[in-house]
Amino acid sequence: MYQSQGMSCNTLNLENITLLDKFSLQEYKESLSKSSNITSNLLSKEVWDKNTNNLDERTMNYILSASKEVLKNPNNDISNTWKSDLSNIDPLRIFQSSLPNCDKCTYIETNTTSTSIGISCQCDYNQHYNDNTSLKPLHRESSQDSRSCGERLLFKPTFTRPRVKRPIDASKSVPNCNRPSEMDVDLKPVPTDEAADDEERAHKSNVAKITFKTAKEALLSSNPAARRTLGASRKAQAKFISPMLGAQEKQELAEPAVGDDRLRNIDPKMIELIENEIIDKGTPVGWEDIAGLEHAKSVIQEAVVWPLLRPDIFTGLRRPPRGILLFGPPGTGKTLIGKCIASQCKATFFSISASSLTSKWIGDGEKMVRALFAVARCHQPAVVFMDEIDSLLSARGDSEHEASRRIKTEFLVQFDGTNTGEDERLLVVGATNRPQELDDAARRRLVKRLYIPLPGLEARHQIIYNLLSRERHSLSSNDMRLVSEQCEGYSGADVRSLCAEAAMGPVRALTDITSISASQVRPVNVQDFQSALQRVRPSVSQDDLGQYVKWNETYGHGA
Ligand SMILES: Nc1ncnc2c1ncn2[C@@H]1O[C@H](COP(=O)(O)OP(=O)(O)OP(=O)(O)O)[C@@H](O)[C@H]1O
Repeated sequence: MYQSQGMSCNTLNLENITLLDKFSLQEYKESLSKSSNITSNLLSKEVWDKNTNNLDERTMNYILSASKEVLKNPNNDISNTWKSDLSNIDPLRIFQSSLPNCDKCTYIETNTTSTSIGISCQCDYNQHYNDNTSLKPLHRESSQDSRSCGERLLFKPTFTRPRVKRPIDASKSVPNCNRPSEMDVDLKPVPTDEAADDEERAHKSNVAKITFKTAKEALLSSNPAARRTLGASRKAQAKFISPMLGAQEKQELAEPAVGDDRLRNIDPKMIELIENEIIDKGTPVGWEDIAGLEHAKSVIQEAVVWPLLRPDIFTGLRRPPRGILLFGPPGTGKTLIGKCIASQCKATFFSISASSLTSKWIGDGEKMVRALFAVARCHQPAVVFMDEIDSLLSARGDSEHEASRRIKTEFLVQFDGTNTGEDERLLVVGATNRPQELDDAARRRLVKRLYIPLPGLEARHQIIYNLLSRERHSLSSNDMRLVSEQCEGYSGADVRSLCAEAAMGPVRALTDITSISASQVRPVNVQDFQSALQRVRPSVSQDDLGQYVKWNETYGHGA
């Protein structure tokens, strides 16, 4: 391949520095992404992004086989082993071993960056690293090293595959370098056109092997619509395509466009997590599902629902608030109201607990907030329900952790919508059991602050009635009223627990549950409720209630 031209050393065996066949790995990556296997996709992307400059051929092969393994068996532990192995790769070592071993060349030190190395040599290294090599000098420095007599060059390996190899010009070769035998110049003949063609063909065939498509992939690439019927899973930023004919057009409006600009700098893993876990796809909630709370319902209807439905009418002074606050004891229906707003406005409902931003996504909370709002903006109209918002927007103190402060700042930036236009249809619904802990900035932004109290007698009656309507029971209207009176001070969630406990009564009376049919289980009766009342106690104390009432009088939205 190279002619020594009588030189004792100085030319480089290119095979040794063609460390990474970037093209092949790219091809493989693309074939993975067509395969809708998210695990291997993300892993290969991660490896690719982190190591694209640092891999040798052996490692690359390892990655390819590991990727295939992960692709075949996504739940295999190999993904972890693979990742930790990669983190042990020393790019410098790989780089050093790829350099020519000339006895007048001295590697003097690692320098500047982890992928740069200082080389001191009497040879003209420009000749070592001619155009055909993949090593490009970053910059030159005057040598500080007494052993060196030449320039010190810093090299950054950029591993691209030389497609057609050229001989080194003899006139530029460097004299007086003795090259150890194992690194001897490759003395294969200079490639003819035919040999170059052969090599090109071999390369293409390798690429073809790497980009081999399964029957399913081939079908999908020739007929993308077939994806609908094949039940392929989605990639992080991909649109959901309904298998129902004609449903696709309807969805175009609701789903974010693939590759939406607003998601450009957002981590795909976070987008996927938000799409899968934070978007609430539960059953829609209607106003009639929420017992009592008439005041809160009418304020929300007017201030939030109508404007989200008719943004053209609610402009200027009528412009809706960006955020509302629902405060009150636990289990009183705050989440239910958030869901109901989203259902009424046909909006996407994002539900997240603020405390999880500081605990579950340690170190990533800030990014998560940015991702959440970016995805929500792609799904407009959208309702972002932030439970326990006090843990995110509590009054600042000296002891406040830097990470929490950053999350809070990011939230306020996103909330104010500095990056977006005025016409966005995004509502933040904050919920808290500790409104007194919110700081001024948060209070000011959540302009409508609605007290969600414990259910009154009528509301408790309605909750019991609604829940029992789905069960076999023998309670009369009077029985239900009696039970409603007896559970004064219970939250909606407590009333639900009471009903669930009562519903266990008929089952507990059974002697042999295995042999009885479902229709033989007796209906729930009022005695079951009396027993349940002994077991299920209210979860909210009178003292707590006093605090809410006081805060409501000061900051709440009056009746
Ligand atoms: N007003 C209500 N009408 C009907 N059901 C209610 C009502 N309040 C509470 N519930 C019942 O209690 C359950 C819990 O309510 P929800 O999660 O909305 O309370 P929350 O106020 O958000 O509680 P937390 O503050 O603990 O998050 C609901 O799923 C529902 O079954």
